[in-house]
Order: sequence, then structure tokens, then C-alpha cells
Amino acid sequence: MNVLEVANLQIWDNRTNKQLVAGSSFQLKAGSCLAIVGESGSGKSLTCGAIMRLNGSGLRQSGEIRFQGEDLLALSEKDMRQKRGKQICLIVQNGMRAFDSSCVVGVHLRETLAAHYGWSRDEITARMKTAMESVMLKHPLEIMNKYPHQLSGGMLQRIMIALAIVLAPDLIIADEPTTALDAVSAYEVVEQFIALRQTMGCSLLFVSHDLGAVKKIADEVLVMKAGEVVESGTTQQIFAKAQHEYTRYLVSNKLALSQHFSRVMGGVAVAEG
Ligand SMILES: Nc1ncnc2c1ncn2[C@@H]1O[C@H](COP(=O)(O)OP(=O)(O)OP(=O)(O)O)[C@@H](O)[C@H]1O
Repeated sequence: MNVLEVANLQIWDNRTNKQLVAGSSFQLKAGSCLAIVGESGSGKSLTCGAIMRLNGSGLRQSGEIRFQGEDLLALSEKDMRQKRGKQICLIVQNGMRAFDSSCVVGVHLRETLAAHYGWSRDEITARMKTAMESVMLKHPLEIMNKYPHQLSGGMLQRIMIALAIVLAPDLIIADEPTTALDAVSAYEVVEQFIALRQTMGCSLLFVSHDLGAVKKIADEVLVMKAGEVVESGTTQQIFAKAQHEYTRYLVSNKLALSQHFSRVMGGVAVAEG
């Protein structure tokens, strides 16, 4: 069964009328991980934004986006708000921007969880503490009392993953979750995503430039170029027998990055065909 079905998604810039995503279609099977790869500007984030219905009013879109069979584009904004977080959780590239810089992270976590669940403050804190410990964040209570700028990018990403663990959504969309991190933090965050899938069995849409991480985590890969899907297939097919010239170019050009990733992982040659 597919948890997500996107059919003929098209996105335009209202101001210039330029088409930014040109009719992409793909499916994500329940419990599996689909990675979207492609160079900067290929439409990956806009695709995530379209699913979450978070692209701004300067953009318009057409097509069909079905989540567990339900047409997301037909939902009222109120119903869509209920889906965000609790059923579909978005983890973005820059943890610093995801949190309100004017308050300690615990406030954001409590507000998010209180909006979806009728838990008391103590229960929320206890659940967050357990989840934060499970993603290797030491001293969670102290962390919850810190402002975002007092924490590293890797810590903020792990806090978002911990929040996702507590929210227990059916689908996690991770839009370049490791791009802003150093190699060691990126490795740790990818490990946490792998653990998350194993423990929660949730589906994952994983957008990344890091083909080493993609090879490690994804079951299937969608390759985007200039707003179009140029190829899709199993991770094995994409890395070993890519059909499209652009995919082969991406795989070979990202080799350096992947090898860096593999060094951090202790010598596993993740980028090998
Ligand atoms: N709000 C917007 N208004 C107009 N154009 C936009 C808007 N957001 C993105 N674009 C343009 O749409 C194209 C696709 O952008 P998108 O952010 O989806 O790329 P991406 O593949 O996620 O890139 P990156 O890997 O750099 O994040 C780009 O050319 C970008 O400049």
C-alpha cells in the first residue's frame, strides 16, 4: 500500500509564470524510504512544501497529492493543520530556523505536542526526555531550557527527530536534514533516522544531496532535474545501473562527498556501484 501518491504535480511562480515543477509523479510505499535527489534548484523543497501545503501564496500548483488515500489538496486549512506534525512531520535543513529564537526549545516542544495531544506539561516533558535520550541527547531537561542559538545544528536536528518520535507520525518528510551539519553530526543524524524507521516503522521521504546517506537509508530513489523527474528506481538500480545520463553524472560527481561520509562511517564504501 502507498502512504503517499503524488500525480502530475506542477508548480508555477505566480509573478513570472515560470514553471518550477513540471508534472512530477511518484509514490511512497508504507514503511519504506523514498529519497529525492537532484542538484540545487531542481524542485525538491518545493515538492516537500507542496505535500505539506506550506508553499507561499507566490506559487500556485496543480495535480493530486494523496496521503493514505486522502486528497490533501481538498482538505480545509484547519484539517491540514491537524495532519501536520501528528500525521506528517516535516524536518527541515536548518534547525535554527525551525525553532522560535525568542524562547527556549522546551516551549516550542510543549506547544507543538499540546496542540496535538491532551497531555499535561509533566507528561510532555517525560515523553520528550525519553525520546531525547533515545537520540543520544544527554541532559535533556537542561537542553529543553536552552535557546536554539545555545545548541549546535546537530543537536537541534536530533531534537526535531526526538519530537517526531513523540509525535509518531505515519510519514516523515526530511528536507536536507544533514546539509547544514558537519560530517560527524550528519552521520549521527542519518543513524538516528535509520533507528527511527526501525523502531517506528514510519514512512520516510528523504531529500538529500548526500548520496552516501541516500544509499544507506533509502529503498527507492527519485532523481529530479530542473523541476522534472528524470529517473526513479530502487536504490540498487540507481547506484548500480542508472539509465539516465544525469543520474550517472550525479552518482559519480557526488562520489567525493560519499567517500567522505564513508570515511566517517569507518571505511564502508557506501558509494561503490
Ligand atoms: N517561493 C518561490 N518563489 C519563486 N521561485 C521559487 C520559490 N521557491 C523556490 N523557487 C525556485 O524554484 C526552483 C526550485 O526550488 P527548490 O527550493 O525546490 O529547489 P531544491 O531542489 O530544493 O534546491 P536546494 O537543493 O538548493 O534546496 C528554484 O529555481 C528556486 O529558485
